[in-house]
Amino acid sequence: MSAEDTLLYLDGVSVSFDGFRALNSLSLVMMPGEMRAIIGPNGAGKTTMMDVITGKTRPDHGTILFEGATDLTKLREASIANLGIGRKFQRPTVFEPHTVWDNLELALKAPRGPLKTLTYAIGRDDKARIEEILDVTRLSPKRDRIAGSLSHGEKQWLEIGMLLAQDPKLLLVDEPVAGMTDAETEQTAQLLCDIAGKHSVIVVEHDMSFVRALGVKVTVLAEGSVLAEGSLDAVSANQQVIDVYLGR
Ligand SMILES: Nc1ncnc2c1ncn2[C@@H]1O[C@H](COP(=O)(O)OP(=O)(O)OP(=O)(O)O)[C@@H](O)[C@H]1O
Repeated sequence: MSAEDTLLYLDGVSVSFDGFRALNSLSLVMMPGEMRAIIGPNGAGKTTMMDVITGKTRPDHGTILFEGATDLTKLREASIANLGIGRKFQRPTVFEPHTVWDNLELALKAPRGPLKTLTYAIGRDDKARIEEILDVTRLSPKRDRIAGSLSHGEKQWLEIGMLLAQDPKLLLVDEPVAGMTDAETEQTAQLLCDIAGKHSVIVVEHDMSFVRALGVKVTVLAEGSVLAEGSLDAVSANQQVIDVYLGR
């Protein structure tokens, strides 16, 4: 497949750590606006894949193109964040002593990448944007709450909101529902479905009921490469997938 028109294009990407191949000729293509779920057993290379996309780890071999043209393997982490690739790690990292609103306001004005400053003035457009993000993250009723007092699930949503404030073209989300209640898990699936389309999303997750609720194409990684790809029903019926992952 050609890289033209793709948002993200990985071809033959390999990474070794002390001779161990964490990624083994991995190829994966995402279209603009697409949401993709990545599943696979522990050690399959899911985190390493996120690391090579965001520039945290440099691949030994292979091609990684953003928007069909920008070679991510040549860029540093900060430059990749600036292109519009946001990453949410498993543990929420919000500014606990500040309110929900202030966290979003800070994220809106900060340069893409790590948040550094609290000093700026806010305009009417910014306020409307924060309202919009509060709405999509279901946090409108909690806008004046101190972030540290939110539930675990609400903190995850706030952090997703902070990433949205930076208007990423691609959002990488690592195990968002770990530690969430069933109700929060369901709402998180809905939230991600709401933001997909405008933003492309890659979600790594082990929770199959959550992946089912997303209703998107699934890529199964095993031993550093793609084992299967398709609907959850299709990959769940694949004997190799059952053997290495689902049937355990
Ligand atoms: N910096 C590193 N140094 C050495 N080995 C590493 C490093 N990072 C990852 N690995 C190894 O590479 C393999 C792939 O790890 P990775 O974390 O990408 O898997 P994963 O699919 O994210 O697993 P999990 O579901 O447990 O998070 C593992 O065997 C891991 O031990």
